[in-house]
Amino acid sequence: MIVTIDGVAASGKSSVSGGVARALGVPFISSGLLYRAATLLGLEARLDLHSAPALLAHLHTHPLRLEPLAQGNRVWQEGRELTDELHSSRVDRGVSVVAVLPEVRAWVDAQLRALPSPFVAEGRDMGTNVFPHAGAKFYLTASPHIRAQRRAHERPEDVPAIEAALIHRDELDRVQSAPAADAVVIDTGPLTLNGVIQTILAQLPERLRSGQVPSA
Ligand SMILES: Nc1ncnc2c1ncn2[C@@H]1O[C@H](COP(=O)(O)OP(=O)(O)O)[C@@H](O)[C@H]1O
Ligand SMILES: Nc1ccn([C@H]2C[C@H](O)[C@@H](COP(=O)(O)OP(=O)(O)O)O2)c(=O)n1
Repeated sequence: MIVTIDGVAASGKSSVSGGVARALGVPFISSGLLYRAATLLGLEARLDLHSAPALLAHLHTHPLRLEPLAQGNRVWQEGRELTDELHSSRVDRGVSVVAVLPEVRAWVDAQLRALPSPFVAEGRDMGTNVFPHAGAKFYLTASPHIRAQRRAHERPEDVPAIEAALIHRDELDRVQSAPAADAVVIDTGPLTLNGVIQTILAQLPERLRSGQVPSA
């Protein structure tokens, strides 16, 4: 069984997915980390981030691996761990350019679909494109100001600068970020992190909540 949690930037997707996955006793998958890792490698190699052929050639010679641990996801490029470098402001700025490339999206999708279920998958298009047959789908939103206030704890910039960057990225990510028609949309603005997790758990089918998570 697969549960998808999509949503806009800094809406709480990865924190919420981690909490839901822990409650269910399954791993969670942060798909955005693969887009971030592709961006980091492109920046380091000084590639044109608009060039899918250049990025894909680099990704094939420097393969990435997503490790979906229960306590958080890690990304490896052979023996080097990239995880701590994936949330810098320069990767934030470049990642939407890379994520819009269809060839890069197909590369990420193939990696995600190869992972063994059950799991919780979070990102933008988990419920629409990658796992359209998921057993339960959620979509998280919150106002840009609230998201910027939350992210200000994790970035050096001030709230207005983060808010402006989030609004810009919302616009760039808009095409691949539409909620699935059958997703439950949750405004996380008025809720605590645990409040969002409990809202999702309460809406899961009983067989999932009781820990009987089937493998397909
Ligand atoms: N409902 C919430 N209330 C308060 N803070 C939250 C809530 N959800 C997430 N956060 C915090 O907001 C920040 C961004 O959350 P994160 O899970 O990284 O979002 P995303 O994966 O959507 O980018 C984190 O610091 C997280 O702890
Ligand atoms: N399934 C996904 C996941 C992320 N993306 C894109 C959209 C975002 O700009 C980047 C980074 O995603 P990530 O979820 O890590 O970013 P935020 O934490 O929401 O800021 O990748 C995507 O297009 N499709």
